[in-house]
Amino acid sequence: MPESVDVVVVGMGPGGEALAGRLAEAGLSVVAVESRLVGGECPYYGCVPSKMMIRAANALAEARRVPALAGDGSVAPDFGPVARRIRAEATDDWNDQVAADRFTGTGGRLVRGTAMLTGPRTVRAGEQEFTARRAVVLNSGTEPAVPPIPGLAGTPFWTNREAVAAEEAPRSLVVLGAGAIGLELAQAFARFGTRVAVVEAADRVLPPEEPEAGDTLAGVLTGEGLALHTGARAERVDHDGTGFTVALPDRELRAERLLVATGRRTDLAGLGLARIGVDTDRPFVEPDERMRVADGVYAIGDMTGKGGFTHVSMYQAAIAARDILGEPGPPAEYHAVPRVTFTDPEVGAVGLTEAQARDRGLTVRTAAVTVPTSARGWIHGPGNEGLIKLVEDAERGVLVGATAVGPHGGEVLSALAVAVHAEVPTERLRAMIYAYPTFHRAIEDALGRLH
Ligand SMILES: Cc1cc2nc3c(=O)[nH]c(=O)nc-3n(C[C@H](O)[C@H](O)[C@H](O)COP(=O)(O)OP(=O)(O)OC[C@H]3O[C@@H](n4cnc5c(N)ncnc54)[C@H](O)[C@@H]3O)c2cc1C
Ligand SMILES: NC(=O)c1ccc[n+]([C@@H]2O[C@H](COP(=O)([O-])OP(=O)(O)OC[C@H]3O[C@@H](n4cnc5c(N)ncnc54)[C@H](O)[C@@H]3O)[C@@H](O)[C@H]2O)c1
Repeated sequence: MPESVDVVVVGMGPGGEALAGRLAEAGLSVVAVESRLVGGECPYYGCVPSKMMIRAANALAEARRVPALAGDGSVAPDFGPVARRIRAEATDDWNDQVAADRFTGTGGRLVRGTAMLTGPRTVRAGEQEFTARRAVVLNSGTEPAVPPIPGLAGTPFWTNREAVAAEEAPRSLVVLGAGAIGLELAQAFARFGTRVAVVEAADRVLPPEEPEAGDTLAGVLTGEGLALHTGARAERVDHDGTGFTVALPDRELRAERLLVATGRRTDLAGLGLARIGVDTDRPFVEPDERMRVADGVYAIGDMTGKGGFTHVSMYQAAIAARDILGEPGPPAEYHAVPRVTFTDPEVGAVGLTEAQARDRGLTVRTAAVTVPTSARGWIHGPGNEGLIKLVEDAERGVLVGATAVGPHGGEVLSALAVAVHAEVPTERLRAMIYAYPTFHRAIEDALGRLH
């Protein structure tokens, strides 16, 4: 006989953890099932450890700019402090006891194991079965997707999980995939002295973002010594006990390590979603604007395909929690999803790219300016590569998308995210005062070119 509780949460990614704690604090009986670590990918294998690596790698890059700006600076990279910080500060050596205690401290109950739906509101985890009176919330996230390249399976390749656990920077590294994971980690390791080659199937790096962003980044990465092979797919992978050989159509790459960063996959069938009528051949579930996928079943986070970011998971968690508690609040909207790839320069973007806006049939007007030609970019000197690109719906006179590449590109993005989110007329944006000499002041230059 299943045990009856108010809410069952399957997967404790960032959104699931926040929602489960909130509902338990509100007095509901909450069971959360987690198969790995409470907190999910972000704190243990994703955002946090990767950004610690990047912080350290950027410090090295900035030190290397000293000779051009401020005299002598010699740099001797050591990955040890990064590895120690990731263990001691970020992941507690991949131990989630603090997070688990934080959740149980709210009154929630944590069940370790793999859960699946056995009925409309029934979830089984090992020997235990629960029926949810109010809601089942799915937050099972994604796993690294490993392409079926001949020879790859069975080799000791890295995914992001092994890469962030590295104790030293490898001598050489081939990265498959030039998305956010591949590029962030490729540049970070390269700055620690690793010889890095990146293989990307699409014809440019960071393919979902504006071509100008990928081109700018490619220029910087190539300048730092990374070898970029775009429009290329690995045909075969071999490991001989000491290193990898990756065969491309026109050459072979050799490296001590291989990082597979070719995207993520969900496992909707494994979750038993067919039992509630969800098409499990699709890559993602499709919740409504309150995050409901069926009566009493909610889905949040990466598995919804609305943006594989912690902030989207948290945003959706807040909406689902409100709905379960019967509280009023705005529905989910996705016209202004911000995202930042934390390379140097950072690539911040919000809303639609120019191509996406045109595909939607909008009357598009765009403008772009480069950061080095802005006042602050020119003052900044070395490390100033970047651009601002605006995408306007010319009929409505509002921005529907924008990109900020450059030093602190993710912070510059904030002004553009407000503009796209609140649909501030571009005329009104042009009438604003932009502090001199900031990086965000280049937005004013771009607005000037829009009209
Ligand atoms: C290297 C890397 C860097 C990243 N950097 C950033 C960044 O800078 N900024 C950003 O916003 N995002 C970043 N992300 C993305 C971010 O990690 C995810 O968007 C975020 O973790 C939210 O995912 P989620 O809540 O959907 O699920 P996840 O974090 O994947 O959590 C899902 C949880 O569900 C558990 N689970 C799965 N199936 C079951 C089951 N059947 N039963 C029980 N438990 C189950 C899993 O063990 C996992 O703990 C990064 C990701 C990676 C890999
Ligand atoms: N800063 C951030 O917010 C951040 C950082 C890292 C990851 N993430 C999230 O994590 C998720 C996964 O990131 P990702 O970079 O793995 O996925 P991705 O889908 O963004 O990029 C994967 C890349 O691999 C390429 N590719 C696929 N198969 C290939 C093959 N066989 N050979 C060569 N290239 C191939 C694709 O064309 C694509 O460019 C994304 O949702 C992303 O949003 C976010």
